[in-house]
Amino acid sequence: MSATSESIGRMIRDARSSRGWSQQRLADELGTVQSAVHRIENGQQNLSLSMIGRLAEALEMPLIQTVTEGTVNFEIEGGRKLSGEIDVRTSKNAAMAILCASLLNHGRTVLRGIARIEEVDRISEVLTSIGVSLTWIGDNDLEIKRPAHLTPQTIDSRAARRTRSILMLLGPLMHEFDQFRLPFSGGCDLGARTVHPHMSALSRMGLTVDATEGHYHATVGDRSVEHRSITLIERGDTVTENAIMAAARTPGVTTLRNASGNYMVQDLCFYLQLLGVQIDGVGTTTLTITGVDRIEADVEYHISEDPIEAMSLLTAGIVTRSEITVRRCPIEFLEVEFAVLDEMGQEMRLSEEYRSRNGKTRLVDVTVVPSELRAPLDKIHPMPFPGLNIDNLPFFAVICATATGQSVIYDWVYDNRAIHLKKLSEFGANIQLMDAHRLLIIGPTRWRGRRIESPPALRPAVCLLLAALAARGTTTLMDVYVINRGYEDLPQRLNKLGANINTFWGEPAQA
Ligand SMILES: CC(=O)N[C@H]1[C@@H](OP(=O)(O)OP(=O)(O)OC[C@H]2O[C@@H](n3ccc(=O)[nH]c3=O)[C@H](O)[C@@H]2O)O[C@H](CO)[C@@H](O)[C@@H]1O
Ligand SMILES: C=C(OP(=O)(O)O)C(=O)O
Repeated sequence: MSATSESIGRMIRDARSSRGWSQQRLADELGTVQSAVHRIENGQQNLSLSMIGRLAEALEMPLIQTVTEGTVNFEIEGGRKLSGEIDVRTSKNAAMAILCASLLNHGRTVLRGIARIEEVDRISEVLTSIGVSLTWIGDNDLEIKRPAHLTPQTIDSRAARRTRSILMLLGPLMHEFDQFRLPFSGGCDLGARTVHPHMSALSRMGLTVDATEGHYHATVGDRSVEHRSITLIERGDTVTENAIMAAARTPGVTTLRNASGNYMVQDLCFYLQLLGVQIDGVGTTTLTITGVDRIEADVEYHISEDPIEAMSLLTAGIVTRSEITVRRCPIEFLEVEFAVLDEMGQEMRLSEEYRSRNGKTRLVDVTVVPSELRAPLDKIHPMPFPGLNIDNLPFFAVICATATGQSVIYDWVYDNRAIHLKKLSEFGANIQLMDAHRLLIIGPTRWRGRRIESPPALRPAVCLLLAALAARGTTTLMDVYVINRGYEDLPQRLNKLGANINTFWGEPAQA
């Protein structure tokens, strides 16, 4: 059996009408807004796992769960030119950090422009399970109110284990409990992902963590040191964020060295500054944070645009040799990527800069123009900010396969990500795995569509989707939860540029 988002949309509309409910009434039952119901009924919005559950309950319609059993998949009719303009949405990674940081605030936080993605649903499930009240007050606006006492003992372990970000509850929770435990973290399967740098940094602020039997067991000791200087053992993003959250409510001044200045860290700092925490050095590798004893502020914060989504959308234009404009690209976090593209012969036009709604992040609109791409002379490798972003490296595998000549992609960071990218060869790319970290790519590629399983890693899975857009014929990309984890309504938005991507559950109709 197979169900598409359109056929499910019709089922929902019929079930709602037969109850005599308006779209607004159903929206109220679902805890969402009327425009979302309108889009769901027209098959124009991704149905997240939690939304499917809420629809089944609100409409007393177990059938919807039956037809959406199994995996959610994409069918892509490739080889189409794209055209037009598309806006970059806000980032998964900043949303994750700020949602965790909202626990530091005993007042009301409204996060504006937050992406409706599976990852946000997972951390929302976690926060709700420990007592936090989360209410969608607009399509993409979330109101967060925490209770006086959080209950980590009632945590939704299933949701927690599906996200890397659970780690970022260590920093906020250490201010409230002498002892607590959290389930082990999940996220993309990129090989072993260390948590030791988190433990090392937090131990300097009095937290000891013992990782046994599927849980991090945290014990809080002496936090009374007046001034502390902590050098992170690696410049990771979530470790920097955890240390900032720990420092934000630890009395005294904390200096963090070897801190990440990456986009999600900057967003977190802007939010904490709004809460009244003094943080100096935002965007640099040295942060000075003056802790405050209690935070109780009613604030609204606009999350900023996602440089990784920007790069994904630009890659869609580049590999399909189309002219498209990707609006609202956070330029500070794309400069090295653009320099490499320029070296490869990619023509791009950039608008004047303007500010994101947070008043801080610099944005530009970027138009990519069909260009004759050549392989770069040297290997392409990522670096912590301000280098080429670690999460943008995978897109260069698809771009290099489109270019003429021999390229080397060197992912020193993750053990498995290059291995997942090897899957591009199933679309006709000439890609050899030189070792677990290096890909040799010989282009150009005549991409051809096929049926393929998504790898368990977000960016490599999106790379397959992008190759499918460029490929002749039809691609069936099975099990795209991993894509929906980080991108909001990606098929619907790419379809507005002229792509042809259908979402379906179960087996493809023609299989
Ligand atoms: C929720 C979230 O925000 N996730 C992002 C975050 O994960 P996160 O910060 O959790 O990244 P991980 O700790 O998993 O990975 C970073 C890896 O980079 C390596 N490393 C990094 C810096 C350094 O100075 N030395 C070093 O060795 C380490 O192997 C480390 O394991 O940052 C990663 C790297 O940008 C991104 O892929 C993830 O999307
Ligand atoms: C690796 C990623 O995410 P996470 O840290 O959530 O697994 C990613 O966003 O590409």
